[in-house]
Amino acid sequence: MSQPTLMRLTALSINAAKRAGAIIRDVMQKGNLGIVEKGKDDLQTEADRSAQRCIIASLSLAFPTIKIIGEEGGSDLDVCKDWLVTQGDEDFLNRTCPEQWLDVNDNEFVVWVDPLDGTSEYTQGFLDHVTVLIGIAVRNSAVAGIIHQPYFKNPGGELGRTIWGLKGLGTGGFIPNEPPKETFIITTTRSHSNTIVQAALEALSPTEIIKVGGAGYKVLLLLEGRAHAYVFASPGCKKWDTCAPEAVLEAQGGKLTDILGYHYSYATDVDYPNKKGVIATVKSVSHSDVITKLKNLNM
Ligand SMILES: Nc1ncnc2c1ncn2[C@@H]1O[C@H](COP(=O)(O)O)[C@@H](O)[C@H]1OP(=O)(O)O
Ligand SMILES: [Mg+2]
Ligand SMILES: [Mg+2]
Ligand SMILES: [Mg+2]
Repeated sequence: MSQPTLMRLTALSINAAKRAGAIIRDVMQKGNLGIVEKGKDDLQTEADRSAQRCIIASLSLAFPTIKIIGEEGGSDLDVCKDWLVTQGDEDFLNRTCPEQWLDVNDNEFVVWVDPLDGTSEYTQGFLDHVTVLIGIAVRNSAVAGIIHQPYFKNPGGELGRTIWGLKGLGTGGFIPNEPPKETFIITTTRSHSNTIVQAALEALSPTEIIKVGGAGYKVLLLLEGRAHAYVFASPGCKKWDTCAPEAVLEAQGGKLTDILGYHYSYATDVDYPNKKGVIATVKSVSHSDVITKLKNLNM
């Protein structure tokens, strides 16, 4: 019997994210980034545009009635055959769908696509920070996510790895780890800081601060036990930045909310900006303790 929609959608998204990662490497290798300034501290490159076309064309062809929202707006879906991904990841398709996702209707899904997270870092050569994010929401909640890291160096020298998470099933594509107990390491923005972002960090008295780009990469640091919390007390991130990271982190027992401790809604009709910032913690850290320490912050 064929797998339920969520399993097929996640499996195809895994392969679409990998293909998008290859496009991102190709654009960089050719050297013409085609940078457009969308707004203040907000760039778009040919890699963002092409990766989005690949992902949205592939997912729309296989799931024509599912709502897909991409960071780079409406895309031309008439892509070359080479960019059209039609097969889902076999390993994922061999897994068992958690019972709660067996009967989701197509109109209850929203797919949030960030074709290239960490654009600013991509243009500056911090290539480790770059990820492709595909988040799958059911009704208003982030349920499945893919974080593909196109420049991750595998032991054999091959580039790229693909991390997935599905609530009720778990995670795959990496080795999960817990951060050390005796320290409190925070990861935060390297390119969008301001006085309130700084004040939030000070309120939490971290033993170390790791400044890196991208929401996907910061959550990766949490998943691999290299940081305890991701703290960004500022607007700027949008739903496509957090949907996939939230699903993967929470599938591993962590939590991602706004600075008041509320989950964002990923429903089809929401505003895109995450107006109340982003706070994410690993399983071993009390999320509510972190939220309490930030309650006097005037964001
Ligand atoms: N002020 C902003 N304007 C546009 N995008 C932002 C802004 N702040 C954050 N983002 C998005 O959130 C991601 C995480 O933020 P940061 O790296 O500052 O922690 C960024 O890589 C960027 O995603 P993207 O690169 O996909 O446009
Ligand atoms: Mg962007
Ligand atoms: Mg982004
Ligand atoms: Mg982006």
